[in-house]
Amino acid sequence: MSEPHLLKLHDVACAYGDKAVVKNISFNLNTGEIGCLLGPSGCGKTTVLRAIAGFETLQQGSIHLEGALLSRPGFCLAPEKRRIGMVFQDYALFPHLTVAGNIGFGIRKHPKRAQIVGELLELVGLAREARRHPQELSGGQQQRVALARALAPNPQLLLLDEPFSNLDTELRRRLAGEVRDILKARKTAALLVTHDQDEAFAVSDQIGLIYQGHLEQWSTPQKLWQQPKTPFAARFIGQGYFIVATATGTKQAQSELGTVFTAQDWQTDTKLNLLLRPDSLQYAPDSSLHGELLSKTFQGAGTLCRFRLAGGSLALALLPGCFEAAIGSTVGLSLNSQSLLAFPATAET
Ligand SMILES: Nc1ncnc2c1ncn2[C@@H]1O[C@H](COP(=O)(O)OP(=O)(O)OP(=O)(O)O)[C@@H](O)[C@H]1O
Repeated sequence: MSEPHLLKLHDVACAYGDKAVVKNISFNLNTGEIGCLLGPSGCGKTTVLRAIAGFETLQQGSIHLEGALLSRPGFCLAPEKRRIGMVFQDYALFPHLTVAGNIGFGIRKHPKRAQIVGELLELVGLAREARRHPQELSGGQQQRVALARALAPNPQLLLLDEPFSNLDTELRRRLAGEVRDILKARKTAALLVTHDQDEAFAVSDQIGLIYQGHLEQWSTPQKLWQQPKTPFAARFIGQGYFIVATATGTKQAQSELGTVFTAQDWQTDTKLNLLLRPDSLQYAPDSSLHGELLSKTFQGAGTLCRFRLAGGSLALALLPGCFEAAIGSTVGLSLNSQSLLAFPATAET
C-alpha cells in the first residue's frame, strides 16, 4: 500500500478582505520530500505558506497534515499546535541569545536539549560558533542557525519563506545545496517559497508554479522543464520565447525557422506557438537561417544572445564561449532541438 501524503492541500482559496488572492490550490507532499512554491512577485506564494502555517484562514478547501485536519473554512488549528517549523526571510534570530541558545530556544524543557543542540550545531557546521551571538555571524551562518532552530523541535514539516533572498548569488547557490543535504539527512519534509528558478531547481523534489493566484503546475523540476503544461509555465521556466507556426503533418509544422518537428501531434492547419529556449538554437555560420544580434551577455561558460529572427520574432540563444559577433550583425543559426514544444495559439501566449 502506498504511504499516505504528509501534507495535502485540497482546493484551497484565501482572501484578504474581499480580495481573492489564491484559488483552487491542490497539491500533496510526501514524507521526506522537499517542495517549492515558485512564481513571480505577488502571485500568492507566501499566502499559501502562511495558510499552511496557520497564520491565514481558508475561504475554501482544506489542509491536512498526516491525515489530521489543520484548516478549512471556519476552522484553523493554532500555529503552535501544528508541528510545523518556519524559517523566515529575515531569520528572526534572538540577538541576546548565543547560537546555541537560539537553536535550543524551542526545546527549553526537553530532557535531551544539550544533545539535540550539539547534534544540530554539527549538522549545520557551526559547532565552533556555539557561543557567539547572531550579530557576530555572516548572513549565511545566521541562516543556518535559523534552520537549526526550526529543526530542533523535530517538526513534521518545515516551511521556509524566501530563505536565501538576503544572501549574495554565490552564497545562495551553495547554501541551497547545503540546506537540501541537511533536510535530506534529517528526512524532514519541507516547503519553501522562492521566485528564483535556479534555487527551486537546486533544492526541490517537487515544484508548484503559481501565477496570479493559481497553481499552474505541480511536478518534478524535470517534468516542469520538459513538459510545461501551460504557456506561462513554458515561458517562465528557462527563459522561453514563442514563435508562430502552422501544423503541416504528423508532428511537423511550418514556421519562420522552416519545417520543424513538434513534440506532440497536431491537426493540420492548427495555429501553434513553438517554444524556443536558449538551448534550442546554435551558431551555424553557413545556415540559411539568420538572426540579427540585438544584445549579448557574457556568462562565463557561454554568451546569452538575443536575436530578432528573419520573420521578426525574438529568441534567446546560449552560445558557447565569448561570442564575438558585433551587435546589429547578422548571424547564421540552426535549430539544436530534435523537436520543439508547441501550444495552440491563443490570446494567452
Ligand atoms: N496582509 C495583506 N493584506 C492585503 N493584501 C495582501 C496582504 N498580504 C499580501 N497581500 C496581497 O496578496 C497578493 C499575494 O501576496 P503574497 O505575499 O502571497 O505573494 P508572493 O507571491 O509571496 O509575493 P512576493 O514574492 O513578492 O513575496 C499580493 O497582491 C499582495 O499585495
